[in-house]
Amino acid sequence: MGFRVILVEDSMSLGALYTEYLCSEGADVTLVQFGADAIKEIDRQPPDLLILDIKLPDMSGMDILLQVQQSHPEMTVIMITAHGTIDIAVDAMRAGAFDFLVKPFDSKRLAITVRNAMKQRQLVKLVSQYENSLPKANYQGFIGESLAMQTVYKTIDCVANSKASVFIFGESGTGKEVCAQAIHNAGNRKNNAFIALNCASIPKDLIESQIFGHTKGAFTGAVSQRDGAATQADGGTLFLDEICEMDLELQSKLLRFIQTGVFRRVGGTKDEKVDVRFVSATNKDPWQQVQDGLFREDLYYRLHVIPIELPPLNQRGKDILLIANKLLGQYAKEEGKPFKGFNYAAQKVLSEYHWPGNVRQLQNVIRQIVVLNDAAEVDITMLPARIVNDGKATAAPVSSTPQMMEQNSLLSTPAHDTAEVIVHDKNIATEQNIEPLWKTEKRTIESAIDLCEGNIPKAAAMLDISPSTIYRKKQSWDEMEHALVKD
Ligand SMILES: Nc1ncnc2c1ncn2[C@@H]1O[C@H](COP(=O)(O)OP(=O)(O)OP(=O)(O)O)[C@@H](O)[C@H]1O
Repeated sequence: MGFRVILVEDSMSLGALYTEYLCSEGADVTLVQFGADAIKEIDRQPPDLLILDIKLPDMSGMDILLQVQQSHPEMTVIMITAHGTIDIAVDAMRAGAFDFLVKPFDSKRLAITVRNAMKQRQLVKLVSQYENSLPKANYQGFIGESLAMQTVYKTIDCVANSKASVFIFGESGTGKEVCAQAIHNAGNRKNNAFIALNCASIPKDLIESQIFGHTKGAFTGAVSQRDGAATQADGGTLFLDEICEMDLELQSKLLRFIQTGVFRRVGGTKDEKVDVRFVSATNKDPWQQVQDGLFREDLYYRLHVIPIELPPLNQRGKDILLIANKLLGQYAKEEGKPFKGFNYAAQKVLSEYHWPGNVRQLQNVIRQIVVLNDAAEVDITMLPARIVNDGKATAAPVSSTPQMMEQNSLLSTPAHDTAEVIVHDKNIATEQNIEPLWKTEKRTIESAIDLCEGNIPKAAAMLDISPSTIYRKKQSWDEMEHALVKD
């Protein structure tokens, strides 16, 4: 089979001789005499094999090797050296060259070295093809080897280098942000910025300036000009999380920006242009949002070019234990605990639970187990009661000590299961004590924030919800309380 060789040799006569040897091995040879020409030729069309004299008129072969290692790490390189420079050739091999030839050499010596190099290259290709066809247990921040996740990894690989907009959807805690970051990291924009913006957690009147930036004096408090996410993400990726929460008026400005790459700062008078790749995500049904008039249809089509659906954790089979084991190891190390794994009963409970908060909830449960216990193996008594009882609100916690019972009720009752909050509320003695559900929920969330000393992300993690849910709820409580005062 033919293969392409770039031969870099400053002596014309030796170059012609080696070219003849290589051609008889079936190579298609390009001969160059200068290092600068070699670099141009490599960039124009990378060869299968680079044969490089160490001493060149304009630069050292070693410098070319180091450059090539950076720009084309997969390229096979053979160095040519004279007797006096064998030490450099050995250094070159340390730096990644495949082999070296000492001048003078004959056609047989060259043939053996070249054949070995090409064989090794074929083997490397085969191994990487084989690796790519195997299910991956880890991929760009994801843990999981289920078929559903393999499909996600393949889609990310396919779309990473494209500029097409990606729309990620899936329940809360399924890894939408991990997915957006993976798309960025796997593609050719990875050396530029990845900017994530949560459209639900930023107050309505601030979001436009967060995206587009503002000029000095654009509004009260705008003491100087400020870049927004659009400018920061130039050349990179802009991730718009919870996109369905965006105000309709701003959606039309975003649509123009996505179509043209052009935007205007708040308070600005001139247009600016950037090169941004858009990735958006929602845990709602975006098409339903369109039908309910909350999400612009034209924006939906602009963003929804490549959809990626993240499956709920309970549909990922063995991934639950795979992730649980990885997290157990990681948290045990962080907390200085001896945990090595889960016993059979604990594995069964974890595998059969429905995980409404998905991976985020699994993280919280494992963290809780590691912090509150000290053993080599996790057993069923260490699991939160609601997981063991599969979320049945009336069941008593498995943990026997009063301290554990308290921890279980505080840490493992997610606020989105509000019905459960009511059932446990011992203050409801009479009908007069019954209050609107949102007030009970507000109390639970606020006491969690207090217990976490005002740290909202920590409180959210303990409550099995995302911080943005807390911000959103805070905004809606304000509106409800405002409405109550008015009434
Ligand atoms: N497959 C996975 N393997 C390991 N960790 C994961 C995986 N999926 C998600 N995570 C982790 O779970 C947590 C939640 O993930 P992420 O924030 O990406 O979810 P999300 O779907 O964006 O949630 P939300 O809709 O609430 O914003 C993060 O800490 C993330 O690192």
